[in-house]
Amino acid sequence: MALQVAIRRCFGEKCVTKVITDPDLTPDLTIRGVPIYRGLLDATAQAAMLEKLREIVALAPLFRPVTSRGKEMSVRMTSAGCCGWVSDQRGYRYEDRHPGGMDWPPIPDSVLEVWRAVSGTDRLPDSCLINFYEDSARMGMHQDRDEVDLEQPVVSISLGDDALFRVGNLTRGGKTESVWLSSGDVLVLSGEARLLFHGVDRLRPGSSQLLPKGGRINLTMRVAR
Ligand SMILES: O=C(O)CCC(=O)C(=O)O
Ligand SMILES: [Fe+2]
Repeated sequence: MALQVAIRRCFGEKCVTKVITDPDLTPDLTIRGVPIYRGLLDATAQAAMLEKLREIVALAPLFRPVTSRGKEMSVRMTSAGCCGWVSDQRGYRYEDRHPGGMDWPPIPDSVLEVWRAVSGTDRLPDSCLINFYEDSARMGMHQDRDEVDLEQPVVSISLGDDALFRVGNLTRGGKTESVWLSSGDVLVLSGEARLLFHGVDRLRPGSSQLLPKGGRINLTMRVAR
């Protein structure tokens, strides 16, 4: 990835950046309007990012959210940024603090760099959700719509084992298309595709050596507020 030059300025909760996007960066494939950049992070960049994520998890441990119906999700998660996504019996929302009461750690620069390269917006994300999938974890079809400004994109980074990512429609049901996401792949939900239903059907355990005990990490950056 070419070096991005960005000037970050924060006005209260809102962060903006001057973006100089790499003109050579083109997606390897697009499904249903979702561009996918294969291997945008090479093995070295993935390992470096993983180290940063370990620091975050040490400060703000992974927790297992429950849905508003009281069902435990199969992924464990935490967040970085000014606010983090949580789910419990009171529903889905962004919170200023981890359920344990601690601040969310800042979003690492290496993660923001990916946003700058592919997001196409001059805003910076204020939240980065970190999902950890064990071998049998999955994520049901859903829309990402808890953010205030749904015109702002969602940028997703995959690390670790391959995952079968399914993309549907703007309403639940109908035809879907699936793609295997591998470690280092990046995708963007923006524009017409911002509110497409999507989910993760299953992992391919043992497909990556990045995480010593296996599993998958997905990072999703968003402008939440
Ligand atoms: O794990 C993934 O690839 C998708 C995660 C996701 O859709 C979400 O966190 O909203
Ligand atoms: Fe999502």
